[in-house]
This record gives sequence, C-alpha cells and structure tokens, in this order.
Amino acid sequence: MIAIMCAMREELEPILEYLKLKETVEYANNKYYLAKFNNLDLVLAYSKIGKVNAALSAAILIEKFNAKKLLFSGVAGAIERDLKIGDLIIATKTCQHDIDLTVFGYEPGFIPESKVFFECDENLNHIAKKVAGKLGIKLKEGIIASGDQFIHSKEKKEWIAKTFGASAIEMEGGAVGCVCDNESVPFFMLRAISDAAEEGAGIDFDEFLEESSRVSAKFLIEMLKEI
Ligand SMILES: Nc1ncnc2c(CN3C[C@H](CSc4cnccn4)[C@@H](O)C3)c[nH]c12
Repeated sequence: MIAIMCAMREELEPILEYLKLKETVEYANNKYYLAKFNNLDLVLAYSKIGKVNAALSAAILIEKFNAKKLLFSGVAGAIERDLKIGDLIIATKTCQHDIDLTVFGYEPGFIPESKVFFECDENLNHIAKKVAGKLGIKLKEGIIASGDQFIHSKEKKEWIAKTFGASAIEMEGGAVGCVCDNESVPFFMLRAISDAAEEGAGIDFDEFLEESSRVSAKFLIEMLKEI
C-alpha cells in the first residue's frame, strides 16, 4: 500500500480527479480514500492543517492502512530566492523550526532522544528527478522546514533560512518526517510554491493555492507511473 497525504482539501482534490475511488473509510474524525492506480494500491487523505493533524494522519496511514511508503503533495512558501510561485521542490530532509529548547542548551529544532532533521527517501527522490528530466520540468531539492505558523515575515523567513538552511516552509512535513522516521517508512515530500512567505504572503497564498496544488498533483501522478 502506498499512502498519499496532503494537509488541505484543496491539495488533495486535484489528485483524486485522476483516480477512480474504490472505497472511503471514515476514521478518527477524518476520511481515508482507497484507490488503485497503475497497479498500485493507494490510500489517500488530507490531514487538516498543522503538525499535530499531520502526525495523526501519517500514523493512521501507516498503522491502520499498512502504508509501506508515504508521499506528500502540497504547497509551500518559498525561502530560496530562485523559487518562484508554481515552482516544484522536493525535500531532502525536513525539520521543525518552532521547536525551542535552547534554554536547556539544545540547538533550535531539537527534542531530546529525537532529531532536528528527518531524512527523506533517496530512491523516491531519484525517481522524482528522473521524471522531471523526462518531462523537462525544473525540480529543486532542499531542506523544507515546518512549524505551526503561516510565515508572512521576511525577518522570520530569514531566521529559518539561517538556522535550518531551509529552502521552503510549510506546516506539516517535519511532523510527517518524524512519524515516518520512527516507523521506518520511506517518506517523500513534493511541494509547489504558493507564496514567498513574506509580508503579503497570505494574499498570494489565497490566489495561488489551487493552481500550485494542481502543479504538485500532476507531478505526483507522473511519479506514480514510475514507482
Ligand atoms: N508561507 C507559508 N507558511 C507556512 N506554510 C505555508 C504553506 C503550506 N501549507 C498551506 C497551509 C497554510 S495555513 C492556512 C491556509 N489557509 C487557510 C487557513 N490556514 C498549511 O497547511 C501549510 C504555503 N505557504 C506557507
């Protein structure tokens, strides 16, 4: 079983449009969609926004639906300058920029007995780069940072860039990376840029959420043909 996860309904809907749903399972106040594509058994869900919701859905996808790989598709705010709205980025690793136990001498993003960074699956990233090459699509790769805040401040964005070396920002990948790392499930995260995470980002986000979600969804479907 392969899990496909998003955070928002708007990020999942364009993926479901490509699929013929077999069944919908209601569980833990959420919906999980079962489908077959290219001879793959898929389970899909949007978690709702934020790290806690994302962790819950990721754990359910693995524990209840027996997902052996977890692919995330959605949108993100750009940190790296050359990432423009609509551009695609895959995560090499994810982290949580809003974890702060520095008063105890720990580095930003670190929780005792855990990690700052959670590595994404190299094989799935390799497939993504192969697909991008075949389709002639620009695909960036980099660290993607998560926190339970919509970032719309140049100062905060630059702090995250300096502290974590992040190329993009969102609100779920660090939690999903943590769950997949602890469950030893390969994790892949693809995001299309919806805004620049600076002042005014909320306006851009509202304008480009649907279009950027489609960009990510379309690429993810192309990837499923190669898995
Ligand atoms: N600049 C940014 N900072 C942090 N995260 C992001 C994202 C990625 N997603 C979109 C969505 C924003 S919150 C939301 C969205 N709509 C309504 C309510 N909340 C949340 O799931 C994280 C895109 N741009 C971001």
